[in-house]
Amino acid sequence: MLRVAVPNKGALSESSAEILQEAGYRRRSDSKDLTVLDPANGVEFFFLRPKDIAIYVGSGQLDLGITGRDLALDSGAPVDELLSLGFGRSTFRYAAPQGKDWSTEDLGGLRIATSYPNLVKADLAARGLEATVIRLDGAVEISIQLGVADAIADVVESGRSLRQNNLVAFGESLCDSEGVLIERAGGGSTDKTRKQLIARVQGVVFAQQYLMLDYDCPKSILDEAVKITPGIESPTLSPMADENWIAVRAMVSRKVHNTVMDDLADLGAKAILASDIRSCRAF
Ligand SMILES: Nc1ncnc2c1ncn2[C@@H]1O[C@H](COP(=O)(O)OP(=O)(O)OP(=O)(O)O)[C@@H](O)[C@H]1O
Ligand SMILES: O=P(O)(O)OC[C@H]1O[C@H](OP(=O)(O)OP(=O)(O)O)[C@H](O)[C@@H]1O
Ligand SMILES: [Mg+2]
Repeated sequence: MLRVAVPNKGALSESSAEILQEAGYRRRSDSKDLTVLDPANGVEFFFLRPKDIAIYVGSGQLDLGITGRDLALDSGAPVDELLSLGFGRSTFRYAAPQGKDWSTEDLGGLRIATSYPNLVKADLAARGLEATVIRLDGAVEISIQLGVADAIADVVESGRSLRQNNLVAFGESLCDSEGVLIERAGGGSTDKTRKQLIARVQGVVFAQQYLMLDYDCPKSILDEAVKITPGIESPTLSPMADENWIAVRAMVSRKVHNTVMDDLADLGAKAILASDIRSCRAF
């Protein structure tokens, strides 16, 4: 039985559960359940705090896990990333009170509050700076106001929490994070159930990043249209009743699909349709 760790709560839990469900795995019926057995797929899921997941996977107790890149790094556990999952994106930044042009050099000698002490200590060491790192569990943005720290290092997504607390981020991101599928470092077992889970999850993640585009194309502009929609391997071309036209089908990255549709319309394509893809094996 393959043993897989999944975030039980927090910013990563819902997206993790959705991807696994879309990949055909059993979902837990109660948010308090700590395990779910999926005998049909040969997998047992363990619902753990995202912060702890790399520790279980790194020790070899669990085979695979979903966690945040920043959490895995901070844990120091020996794990490798197998897949980036495209959700839970964040940066990790130093921040301090507004009203001064802060730079990382200013951190020397300060008290820095954070929930990711190892990530921060490693960064300070790499910069040759000595500072006091204060570990807090959350609500780190308020710690300066409450007098326990002079600066913070925290997860920044929209930047709203920083603004609300009159803080300004400075320096480069210490970690550009997202949800990741991890294994024990040097793992690489070829177990069939494991390979299947990785391929299925990759199929769902990939599908979420693409759309299927269908359009009717005058034959006279086909070469140009195909350049705009090259697909993954090559677009599918199907004959139409009117021999001056051809139907084209190709996968397109979601990020650019509106521009691609505009360009096709400008070129003279008609009936340009974009539809969701739920899963795929595209590689
Ligand atoms: N807006 C966000 N807030 C917190 N974490 C985020 C956010 N966006 C992405 N993440 C990522 O989610 C992971 C943190 O999840 P975690 O569940 O530990 O914290 P949380 O969602 O703040 O929950 P809690 O505060 O209950 O611990 C990290 O990998 C982090 O980069
Ligand atoms: O840049 P933003 O979009 O504001 O998101 C980042 C904030 O969200 C998270 O806090 P959360 O609400 O999870 O509370 P916590 O600090 O207690 O974990 C994180 O720790 C930051 O504080
Ligand atoms: Mg939090």
